[in-house]
Amino acid sequence: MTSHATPNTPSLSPIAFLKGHGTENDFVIVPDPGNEIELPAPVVATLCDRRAGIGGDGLLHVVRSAAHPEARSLAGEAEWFMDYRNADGSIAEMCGNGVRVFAHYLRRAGLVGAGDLAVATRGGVKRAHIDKDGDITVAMGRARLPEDGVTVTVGGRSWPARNVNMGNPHAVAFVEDLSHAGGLFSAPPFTPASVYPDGVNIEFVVDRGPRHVAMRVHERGSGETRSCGTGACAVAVAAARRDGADPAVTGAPITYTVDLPGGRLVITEHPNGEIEMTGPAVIVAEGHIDPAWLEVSA
Ligand SMILES: N[C@@H](CCC[C@H](N)C(=O)O)C(=O)O
Repeated sequence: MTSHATPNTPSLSPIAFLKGHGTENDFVIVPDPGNEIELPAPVVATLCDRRAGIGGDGLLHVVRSAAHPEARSLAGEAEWFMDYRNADGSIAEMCGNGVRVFAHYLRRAGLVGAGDLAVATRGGVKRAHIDKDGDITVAMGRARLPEDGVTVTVGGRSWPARNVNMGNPHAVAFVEDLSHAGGLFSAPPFTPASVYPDGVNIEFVVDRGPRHVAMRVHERGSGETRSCGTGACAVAVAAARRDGADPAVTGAPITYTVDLPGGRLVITEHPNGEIEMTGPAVIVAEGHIDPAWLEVSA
């Protein structure tokens, strides 16, 4: 097993990585088909550090499902497992922008054939379709809408926030102006804390037009990011319910355009509850991590 942490090992080999983003939600990508690279939280945080490391909102560890204990049972459905980590090294169930970038990487690297592809995640198997224009549509599954919401407070203003679970937890607050979210340098406080015992991603949303919203997000484990795919899905569902629209009732799909600081995502909810997210995925660089640097830094 390759371990950066083995002390005084002169023969540590460089670790291959790529850098990519989806609507500027950026990731360090670490291909590791056999699950041989140890990635404890301090190592992930060091790699994601924007000044001392490569920099990223998160890390996509690319592992064959059969080689990872958390994904082995999904290997028959999806050959590859997106072992996603937040920038602070914490583990999250899902990352919507990450799935698009992951799918783009797999296709670019020739690790999957033509046609739609499946990606195993901690939030289940997600199916991705690469459009002719390069955009990627991901079947994100269904939203859960627990009854218990929270109140989010920033700079003396408070808003009720809707609880939406996209595999990972979200609190969606409709605000008058996105600037009211403030600097988002730290996680906005919310009450009651018991609603999200494992933390939460908080979205601030304004209307831009009919079925068109804009949002900012503070992500659990990463801080303010320029986009969040699961967050955009949560926002679209919360906006639809606020607007009195439910595809399960009307029998017709509903589409929301969601503008984020880093770009645009299009979210469609179908009558069976299935949510599709469409947006771009980009690989910007590839290289090797210096194992000697990682060993002293992490
Ligand atoms: N940016 C992601 C979400 C990443 C996980 C999130 N920070 C969490 O802890 O749940 C996305 O595009 O969905």
